[in-house]
Amino acid sequence: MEEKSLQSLKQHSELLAQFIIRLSKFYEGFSPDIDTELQKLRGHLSGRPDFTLAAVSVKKLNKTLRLADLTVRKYTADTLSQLEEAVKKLQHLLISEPALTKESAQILISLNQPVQSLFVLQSLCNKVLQLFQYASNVDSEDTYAARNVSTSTLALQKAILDELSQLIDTYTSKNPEDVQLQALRAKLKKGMTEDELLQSCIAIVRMVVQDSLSEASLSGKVIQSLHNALGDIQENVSQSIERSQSNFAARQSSHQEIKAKLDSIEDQLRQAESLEKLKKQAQAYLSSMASTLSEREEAEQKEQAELMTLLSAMQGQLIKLQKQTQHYRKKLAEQIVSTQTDALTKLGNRKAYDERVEKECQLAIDKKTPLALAVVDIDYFKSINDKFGHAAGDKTLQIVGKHLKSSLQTKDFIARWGGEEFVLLFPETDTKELKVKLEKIRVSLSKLPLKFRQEKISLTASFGGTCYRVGETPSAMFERADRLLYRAKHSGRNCVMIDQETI
Ligand SMILES: Nc1nc2c(ncn2[C@@H]2O[C@H](COP(=O)(O)OP(=O)(O)OP(=O)(O)O)[C@@H](O)[C@H]2O)c(=O)[nH]1
Repeated sequence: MEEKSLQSLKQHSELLAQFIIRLSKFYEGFSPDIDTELQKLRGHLSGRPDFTLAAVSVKKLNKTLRLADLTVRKYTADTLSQLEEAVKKLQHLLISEPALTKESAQILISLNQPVQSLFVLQSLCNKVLQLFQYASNVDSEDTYAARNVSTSTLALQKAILDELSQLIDTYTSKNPEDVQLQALRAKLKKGMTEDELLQSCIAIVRMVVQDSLSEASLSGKVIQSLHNALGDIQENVSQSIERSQSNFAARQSSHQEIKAKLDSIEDQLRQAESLEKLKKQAQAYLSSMASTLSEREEAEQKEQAELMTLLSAMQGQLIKLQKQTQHYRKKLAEQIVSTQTDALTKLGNRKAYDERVEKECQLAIDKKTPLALAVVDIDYFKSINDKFGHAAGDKTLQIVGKHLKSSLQTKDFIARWGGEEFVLLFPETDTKELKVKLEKIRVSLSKLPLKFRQEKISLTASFGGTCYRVGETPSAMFERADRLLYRAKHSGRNCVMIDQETI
């Protein structure tokens, strides 16, 4: 071989050796077997390269790398499926976060694409990590949604919070100045930990018990005063009976007196010796009878006056009693209305719904007519609170409540179920008619001209509707409608989902 080409071969070999050393350093750390062999290979190639030993190392590395390739592929596939599973679980917790739900859907699409290199896998891992980070922030904003709690626990907590919020509203409308209630309200708006939620529940239960005790004492007072008034009347009546008994006795004795005098006149007439004597005696008897009669008349007048006084006293007591019972009846009626009214929207509350639905189901059975129920939930309501404040959220609830009520017929019924959810009852309505009615309401609601801080808001709601099935409980019917509402939410919101089965 010529000197020149020998020189060039040597240069190429050295270049190749350098390249292999750098490449092997790059892959160092992949696996202990490969690391050892790469170290050996670097030894064979540095200084004065020994290509024969290097070739042996390369052969061994070839075999190990082939196996490693399979391991990497399996590792990549496993990692991808673990990531996919984790993102899917996370999606359940992010239902209320549209932006994060969208983000997680995109990550799921990427996870299902072929992965060309470990760098792609790493970038996917980073994205998933980021999503978890966002989700944990959402978590800490919603303090009551404690970490690692299941969706059903969250739903339960939400239901408790809604119920608590309604109770607080009811009591606030009765006692607007109550400091404890104001503090509870503020806490509720801010969000609560599980412990705070429990403490608030206890505070409210205490309030309810106190309230019912004071109600009981009020009822006690009214009953006591009714009892006293009845006692007075009873005494007056027995006094009057006693008096009329003694008057009767007096009258009888005065009658006997008159009768005795008449008998005596009769005797005198029979035994009369002279007319003059008879005349005198008759005059004496007649004047005595006249005085007896006038005494009697006087006594009777007195008796009559006493009776009149007694009767008018009794009448006064009866009027007082009537007024008291009327006041009590009015108070009771007010209490019934206030315990069944939602303080914010002035619509019926859950208690009112519970009573009404029982009645409507019974009517549907008796009259063999269909009864439809719909659950309505405002879409992305949280974003109104977040963007414009809780007061704007409250106003929205009032407007929506009013609009829904005005869309109903007098035979229909509406209640605020809690939060941003309303429940509607449509007697004598089947699923087909229900669909038409709800679609009409949905469209009109989406056209409501809402404006906050000069910004026009487009508001929509999702609907779940079903009809009563004979034999089922009202809550089974409600749960079916609620599941349909859930489906409406997951189908993109602003739509009506109806159960096709009818009565
Ligand atoms: N202003 C106000 N907000 C309330 C009231 N009751 C419940 N909320 C809020 O309503 C929001 C309901 O939010 P989500 O259940 O996440 O539902 P959403 O934002 O409407 O979203 P989707 O129902 O999924 O379309 C929560 O932020 C509650 O704090 C209330 O009486 N007044």
